[in-house]
Amino acid sequence: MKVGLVGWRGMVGSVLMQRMVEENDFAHIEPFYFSTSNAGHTSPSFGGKTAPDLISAHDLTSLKHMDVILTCQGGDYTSEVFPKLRRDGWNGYWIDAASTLRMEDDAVIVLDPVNLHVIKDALNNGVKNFIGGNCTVSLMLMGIGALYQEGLVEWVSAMTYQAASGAGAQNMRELISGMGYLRDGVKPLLDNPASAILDIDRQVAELQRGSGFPKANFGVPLAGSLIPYIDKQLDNGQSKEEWKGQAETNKILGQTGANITPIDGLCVRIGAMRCHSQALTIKLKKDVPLNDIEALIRSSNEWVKVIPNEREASMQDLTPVAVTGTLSIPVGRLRKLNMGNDYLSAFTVGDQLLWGAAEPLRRMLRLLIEQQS
Ligand SMILES: NC(=O)C1=CN([C@@H]2O[C@H](COP(=O)(O)OP(=O)(O)OC[C@H]3O[C@@H](n4cnc5c(N)ncnc54)[C@H](OP(=O)(O)O)[C@@H]3O)[C@@H](O)[C@H]2O)C=CC1
Ligand SMILES: N[C@@H](CC(=O)OP(=O)(O)O)C(=O)O
Repeated sequence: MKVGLVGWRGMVGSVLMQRMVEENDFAHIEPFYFSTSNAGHTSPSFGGKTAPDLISAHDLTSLKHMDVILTCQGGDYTSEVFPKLRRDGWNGYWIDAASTLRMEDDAVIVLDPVNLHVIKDALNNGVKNFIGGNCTVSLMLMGIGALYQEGLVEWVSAMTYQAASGAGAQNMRELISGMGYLRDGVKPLLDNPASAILDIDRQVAELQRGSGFPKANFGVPLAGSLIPYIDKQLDNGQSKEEWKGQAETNKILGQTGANITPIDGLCVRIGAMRCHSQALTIKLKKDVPLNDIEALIRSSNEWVKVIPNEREASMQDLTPVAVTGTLSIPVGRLRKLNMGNDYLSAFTVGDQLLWGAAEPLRRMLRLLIEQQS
């Protein structure tokens, strides 16, 4: 199977390459590496597999030789190249991290631990476009997807705490630079145990509000603050990130029309590196015992972990620091709320570059490999 890899050296692409090496995926494919900037240079040899020199990612003739094109290059690339390939009659599989094609009728949003049946139906029906979901949506479904699938959910409110990585590599650097800028700016006071904390606090605020604070990418300081808006502004008052919650979740689950589950909330950027967290309020259709809910979640996939609703366990196991760089999806703070026994709270954390971006794409490629063999 000839697989064209586009965007392989970007942040999402690098995580994807690492996972493909770990899972020995390269043993099953013939890789071709494409580049928007370095065509003609030597290709990498992930998984010990050599490949021809880098091909221009705009070389349609070469792209059309691929059985599968897997791209993490971004939405602009997809918008430019994908329609041309299809117009020219290319009939291969397109696997994509970008949001561009997600809501198209001829595309499936892939998250196979949750919607393998939707993917398999689509493959049987000749669908060729398989798109990774929004990171927040995928991570929420990896955690509590079983509750939707059992028909227990009336609605969900998701309040998110999203990491800098969702905004890109430069934003991650900017977050750390901001942290260092603040620390350096108050170092003499910090080093002096006799200094007044309110003097430190005043200086920090001055630094954050001053013109020297590194904020070229986020536009406002993130270190020591937060940003209560992610993605574009929509006319209905939602941010685009908030809009994706309901739209993509229902599409992933294959729910349409009267079966759509209302999902809404506020999406907030915080100073975590690459793990998104979410506080969920779940309105159940009936009073389901907490033990049953925990058992359902626990058995829904091999990566989800139910964290006891206890202080120490929550502090140790339910944080970005605990989860970063792993495929683990802890779900905790599970309890019934004061509003009634059909109101459930949950808190979940996930690595937005793994299950939030690269891993569903890798697994889609693997499904295609299995289908061919
Ligand atoms: N960041 C995220 O959390 C998520 C991103 N996505 C999607 O994935 C797309 C790519 O995101 P992301 O990986 O963060 O983007 P990056 O900016 O890290 O990479 C995108 C491309 O930039 C080029 N590039 C230029 N300079 C460098 C450099 N110094 N190091 C690496 N690459 C460089 C590479 O293309 P080339 O080799 O051709 O020069 C690379 O493929 C997004 O646009 C989005 O559509 C989806 C889900 C989550
Ligand atoms: N919008 C997400 C990251 C992302 O790339 O989302 P999407 O794939 O839906 O564009 C965030 O900022 O955290």
